[in-house]
Amino acid sequence: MRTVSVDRVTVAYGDGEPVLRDVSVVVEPGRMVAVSGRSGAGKTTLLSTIAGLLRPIEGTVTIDGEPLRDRDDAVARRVVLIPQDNGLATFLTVRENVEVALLANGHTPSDARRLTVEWLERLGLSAQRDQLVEELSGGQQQRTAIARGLALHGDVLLADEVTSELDAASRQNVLDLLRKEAERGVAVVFATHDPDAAAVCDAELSLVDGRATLVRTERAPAEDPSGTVQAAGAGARVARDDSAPGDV
Ligand SMILES: Nc1ncnc2c1ncn2[C@@H]1O[C@H](COP(=O)(O)OP(=O)(O)OP(=O)(O)O)[C@@H](O)[C@H]1O
Repeated sequence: MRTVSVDRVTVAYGDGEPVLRDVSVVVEPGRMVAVSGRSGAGKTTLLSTIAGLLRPIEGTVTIDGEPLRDRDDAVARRVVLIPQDNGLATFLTVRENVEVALLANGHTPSDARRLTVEWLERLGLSAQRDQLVEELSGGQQQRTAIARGLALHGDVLLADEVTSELDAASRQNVLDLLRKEAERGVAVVFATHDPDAAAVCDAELSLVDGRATLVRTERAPAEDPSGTVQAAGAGARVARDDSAPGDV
């Protein structure tokens, strides 16, 4: 399993002002770290940078100490992104969307079929599996994207606002599944503006105007009244030697 290190990263779109400024964070295997912040704060930009989709103008993203080159490199190193806009092919069925991703990832057709059935079941989508994605509700589409991302069984999981369209039961199910990924040793980075969802993560990186602060580094078991998500200690740590405790 792999450690993600974001080291003093500054990111801009084109010639514009930086959207992320001097952001650092380390996410270790087995940890689940929330990235919070208001709309436009830079959450998607940070996840896209860790996914290799955006190249920092300063600083580096490393996976197990090796600088990340681009998206192909990230995929090869098993960095899975569940994008905010779900990224599904709307003209394919639910089942096809998951199966195609698994086939592209090197699974045999029979494995791809089996894993697809399993993950759609876990996301409560068995009844919808032969429906076109364009016929689904927003929440069903979101769950399809989550099933596809989790089925890929990455070493790093970047989940961008994956609970925003879900009802309470589905949301809890997804949070439990993200926690299970962390328990498997995955480094999970979860962008959310839902404080309750952020609260079940091990740590929370808050983005304000492109600057990051580690606002919480450990989740107390008492904060989880449902008991369905286990506390797992500190999930992220500061990455700069010269920063004040809690700053990144
Ligand atoms: N492709 C792009 N080109 C130019 N600017 C962009 C692009 N994508 C995002 N931005 C800008 O970068 C800033 C951060 O956007 P980002 O999508 O990372 O925020 P966010 O925290 O994920 O927001 P939300 O919660 O609404 O998804 C915003 O000001 C946005 O307008």
